Amino acid sequence: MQKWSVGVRPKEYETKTVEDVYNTVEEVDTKEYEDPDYFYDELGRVRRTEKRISTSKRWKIACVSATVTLLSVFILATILSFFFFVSSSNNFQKESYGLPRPSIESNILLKRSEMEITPNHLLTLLITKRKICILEAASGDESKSRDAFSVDHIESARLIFHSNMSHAGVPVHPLQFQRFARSQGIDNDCHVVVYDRGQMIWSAYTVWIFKLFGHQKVSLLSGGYLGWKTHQARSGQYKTDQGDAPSKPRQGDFLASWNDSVIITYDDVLLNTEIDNFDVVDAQTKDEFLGTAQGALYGHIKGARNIPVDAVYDWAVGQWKAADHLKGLFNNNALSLRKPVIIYCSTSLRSSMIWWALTRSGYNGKIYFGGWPEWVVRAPDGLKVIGTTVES
Ligand SMILES: O=S(=O)([O-])[S-]
Repeated sequence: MQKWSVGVRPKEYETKTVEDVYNTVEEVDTKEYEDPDYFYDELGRVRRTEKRISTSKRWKIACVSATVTLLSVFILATILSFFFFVSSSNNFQKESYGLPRPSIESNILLKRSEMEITPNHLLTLLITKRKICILEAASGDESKSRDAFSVDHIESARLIFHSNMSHAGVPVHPLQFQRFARSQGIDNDCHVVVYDRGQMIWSAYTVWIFKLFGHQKVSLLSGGYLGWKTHQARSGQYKTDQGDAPSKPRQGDFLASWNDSVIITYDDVLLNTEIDNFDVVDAQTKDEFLGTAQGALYGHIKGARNIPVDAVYDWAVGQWKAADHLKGLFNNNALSLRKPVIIYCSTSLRSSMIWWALTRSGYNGKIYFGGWPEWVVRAPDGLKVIGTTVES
């Protein structure tokens, strides 16, 4: 590749024939057109223009640009992670009443342990004036519950009736629940603590309903009212109030949503009999499950495993069975932590206890609120096991 420089005679011309020269000139002209960066200097040597950058220089430039790009990406990632860290730690602080939490891992553990709080823990929250909404879950006998509540209840508690949450096992409309919760002064950021008078089904169901309607922070008081009274016998700090709760509390700001991670409908349960995405647990008694109980047409969903509530809660001592026991129980029933679990009974009361025990053990439980009463009338015959039907 050469360039013909007008007015300067290249040395090679002196030794070449006219024809050669003619050809060379042709070639030079072509090359000049093709590559204008080459030329002959005054001595006839082929030179390359300065403006063309050498290959090694190009490599250098490529390396420098790559380094600059990597450095920018690194700096950007550092800035983004800083903002992410700051916003997460703010959330932690909000959720822990302003007390910092040590790590994300412990946050997850805390979430699970927050499902149940001890009387001692509740007392510390009250003493330190945290935002707590204490609810006593009434039993099915509303007037008896009202009377008992008026005699004595945990300090600042309000009474919640089953009919405020559900009708014949079907949860009320979210807006209806929102209206009720607000009328009880419940805010989005209030820590809801629920207890009952020892039956556990009422309080477990209330916790499930609050989760269903999207409340972020709901705990069950371990030992319930009786546990609080036991502590009160030892220390006057565990206070109780008498009479009805004040009828007109300040309006709360609780915003209800629909958390479908804890509930499932008939259609999905029916579909599951084909696709088997969920394990199914029946929370009825053994007799009901087997269909040998008297008084109604009992039985179970084909393929369900039976875990009655007394397998997860000990009423004699007023406590949930130990974590290891629950783990073994669920393992023995072949429940996998990787598979969500459908739970059903009749009107979801017992289901809510099994749901609570499963959730606390790390399972993702969903209550089929239609339960056996719906299944027995709607499901295809081959999918229900009634009485003496032999399960294949
Ligand atoms: O809802 S229930 O089956 O426990 S009565």
